[in-house]
Formats: sequence, structure tokens, C-alpha cells
Amino acid sequence: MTYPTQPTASHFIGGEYVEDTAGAALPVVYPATGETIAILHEATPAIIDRALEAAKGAQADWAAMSGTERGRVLRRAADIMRARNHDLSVLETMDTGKPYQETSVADATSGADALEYFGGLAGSLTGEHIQLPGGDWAYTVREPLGVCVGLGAWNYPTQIACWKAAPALACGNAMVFKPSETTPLCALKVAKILIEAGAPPGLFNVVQGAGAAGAALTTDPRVDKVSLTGSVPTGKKVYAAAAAEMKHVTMELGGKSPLVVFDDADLDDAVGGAILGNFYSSGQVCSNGTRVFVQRNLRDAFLDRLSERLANAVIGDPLDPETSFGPMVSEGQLQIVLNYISKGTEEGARLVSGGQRLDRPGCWITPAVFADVTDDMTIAREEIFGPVMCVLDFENEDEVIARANATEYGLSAGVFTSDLQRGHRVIGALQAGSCFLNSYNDAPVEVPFGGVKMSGVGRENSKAAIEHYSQLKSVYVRMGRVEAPF
Ligand SMILES: NC(=O)C1=CN([C@@H]2O[C@H](COP(=O)(O)OP(=O)(O)OC[C@H]3O[C@@H](n4cnc5c(N)ncnc54)[C@H](O)[C@@H]3O)[C@@H](O)[C@H]2O)C=CC1
Repeated sequence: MTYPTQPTASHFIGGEYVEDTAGAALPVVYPATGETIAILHEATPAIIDRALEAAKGAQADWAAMSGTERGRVLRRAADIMRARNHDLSVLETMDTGKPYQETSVADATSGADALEYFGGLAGSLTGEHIQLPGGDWAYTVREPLGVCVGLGAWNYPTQIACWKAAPALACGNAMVFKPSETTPLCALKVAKILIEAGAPPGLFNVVQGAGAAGAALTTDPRVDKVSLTGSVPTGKKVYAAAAAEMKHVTMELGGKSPLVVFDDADLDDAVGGAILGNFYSSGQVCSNGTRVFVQRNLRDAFLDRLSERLANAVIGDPLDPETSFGPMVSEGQLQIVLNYISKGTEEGARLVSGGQRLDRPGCWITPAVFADVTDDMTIAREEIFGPVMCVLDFENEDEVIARANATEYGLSAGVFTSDLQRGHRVIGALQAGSCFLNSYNDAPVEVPFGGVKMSGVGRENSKAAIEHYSQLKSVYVRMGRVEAPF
């Protein structure tokens, strides 16, 4: 099965597709059918060296352009992405298995939003003038970091590439991006579009590979910053490796986020939020609210309504626009999820619906809902990264805040209530970076995205991202004589 939108080589370096079959074969499997739709190759040390040299070579001239000139390229890339949204969405579906119904509105579009947003900001990335006593003054210069490395997770390959490239390039940096080995196709198209938009060859490069390639990029002395989207264990390794050479880092890591539903919540909105926060992208979303705390006297009504609405899920060919629930990204991830479902049952949680593998080619499982989950259960403590919702009961506000915060993670949190004072009070008490009130999993590029505690360091999107892709030089200007003690 081949698709017209597929890239024609493994890597994209110096403004062109590059193939190097000396690298280990990297099969690309379409999760919906299990078919191999492409064979790429992992980057060899020579490929990694070539990509870093290309980035190093392009960065100085790019940084010498004005922010407005850089921004023009990014905004043009956004326009091209939007014009090709269908093809990019088909490719995202092929790469990940996510339904076209989702990829057509949440992946390339989100990437284009980031390019447009940071393209608009680029011209305003100035320093400042500071008036000081005695006629002295100071000024600051916002400088690029140099060569940035982006390491992507497999669930949103187009979006993640753009969420890292857009602020990095807006600030005058160059980038070498390594997508997840599980979903290698989409970033190659982003690189091609940036060239078409006028980016200089070598400014944004894509190389394939797994942990070893990521580690080689992280530790290379030509790299000034590493931005990772991935699991907490990987984050710890990458953060430590980057620290050895005092590199800048952004860590967008995992979570086990709480979604709190009070008994005065709008029932359908709360159920809708729980569906978005557990079953969108077949549950493969880092910020998912997978611990759904429901106030005890609403719990039965919540589960009943949830079951009614789950019956409306259309599980089918992800390329069919009617499909609303697709396969897992890989056989490996499916097995991880099946193991957690077995564990949940073993530990006494009540599987009220779903959790069954479908007897068809590909990585299919039905959305799972566990009730009577307790905080000590494995499925309530560990990130599953699949369509498994845990429903936990609670009595009162203080109790649920304490339980929601009793985790090493702190990526996201959601609260559903009609009492807005309580909503803001509880959100304020929850230890999370990206929160939602009477909503879940909205991620506009104007708003910072990221976690606290073990869920990461730094923020993506919004003006906050500029601080993670640039640094300030301060210049003190003395207008009078220098007075020294001798
Ligand atoms: N906070 C966020 O924005 C997001 C976080 N995630 C998290 O990512 C995880 C799922 O994605 P995966 O791709 O399985 O994550 P992963 O941690 O296995 O891999 C992430 C990336 O790091 C690379 N990598 C692995 N070991 C490395 C090493 N030692 N040095 C350098 N790079 C290395 C991988 O090749 C991949 O490109 C989940 O934990 C999920 O929560 C996923 C999406 C968004």
C-alpha cells in the first residue's frame, strides 16, 4: 500500500532528501492493517555528522536576518501546510493510525498554527533599554542559542516537529530533528515545506533513528539545546546527558493527570471531557486525564452516560472520515496496554466496558473503562498511554485535591463543576502545568504547554517558549568616568 504523500528517503539534510542504506533498516508499519508501507534507515554517525554540520553552517546567516525576515519564511510555511492539510493528514494517519477525522483538524493544522504564531512573534523579539542612575544605561540583546536538537515522541509527529521548529527558527537557531522511530514519516514533509517556504538549506534537518541516534545528537558538542518530547525515563537520560555539557533543555514528558468531576458538573460536558481526555488519539496523549475522580453521588450516572456515549464510537478504517476511534500506534504499545488491563483486573478494578483486542489485522483494542479503582492500583499510578480510563470515587474537595496531587507527575489537570469559585480554587491547588476548567486537552499555540514535577521542564508554545530558545546578553554603558579605589 503506497500513498502519494510519502517521503522518498529516510533523512532530510541540507535542503534535500538523503538516503543512506548503511543505517539499520527502519520498517514503517501502518497500524490499521499491520502492513509495512515503507522501509527507512536509521542515521549512521556519518549522517548525524552531516546534519549537524549543515545546521551549524546555516545558523549564522539565518541569525543575521531580521526577525521579520525569518518570520516571513515561517508564515509562508504555515500557508503551505494549510494548503496541503489533506495530504499531510493522510500521512499522519498512515504514520500513527490516528483517524483522519482527528489528523485533519489536530496535527498539521496545529503545526501550521505554531509556524504562523512564532512567525508573527519573530519580528518583535527585541532586547530593551534600561535607564540607570547617573546617566548610565544598559541594553539587552536577545541572542539565539545556536544549534538545537528536537527529539520527538510518536503520537503527534507533525505537530511535535513544528512545535519545536517554529520557536527555534523564529529565535535565529538551526535545528536537527529526530522523530520517534515509530512514526518517522511526517517530519520529513515539514522539512521539505520549510525549504519551499524559503528556509536556507541546512536550517531544519531531519534524521531517523532510535535512542542511540538521539543520544548521539544530545551529546554532540555542536549542539546547544535539546528539546525532548517523550517519557519520563527518557527525559531523565536526556536531561543528564545534556547537563554534562550545560546545554539548554526543554523536557515535555509523561503524565497521569487527574480529571475531577464534582456532582454539580454538567454531566454531558464532564463525560465529553473524559472521552477527550482518555480516548482521543486512541488514548495516546501525554496530557490525558486518565484518573477520572467522580464525586460519589454522581458516579453511577456518570458511568451510565459514558457507556451510552461510548456506544457511538466508530471503530474502523482510520482513513474513513466517519471513523472516530483508530488502532494503537504499534503492536508493542498495544501489548503494553493489554498488560495494564490484565493488571487492573487482577488488582480488583471493575472493567465496566471495552479493553478487548479486536480480531483483525493491525493494533486494535476497544476503549476500556475501569470503575472502583483505588489510588494504590498500578493502573491508577502508572502512565499507560492507551485508551484506558480509570474512574475513582471521592467524597469532598480536600480529599480529591490531596489524592489528585499524590503522584510524581504534574503535566495536566481538569476540573468540571458549575461552581466557578470552586473550579478556580481546586485548579489552583492542583500540581500541574497545563490545566482545563470545564474542558479538556485544548492546546492552542497561544497558551504555554508543559508540566511540573516529573512531567518536565520548560514550556512549549506561547511567548514562554521564546525564553527556551534564546538567551539575553546584557550590556552596561557607563557615560561618565570610571572611579576605581586605586
Ligand atoms: N509532554 C508531552 O508533550 C508529550 C509527552 N509524551 C510522552 O512520550 C511517551 C511516548 O512517546 P515515546 O516515543 O514512546 O517516548 P520515548 O521516551 O520512548 O521516546 C521519545 C524520543 O526520545 C528518543 N530517545 C529514546 N531514548 C533516548 C536517549 N537515551 N537519548 C536521546 N533520545 C532518546 C526516542 O527515539 C524518541 O524520539 C509517553 O510517556 C508520553 O507521555 C508524548 C507526547 C507528548
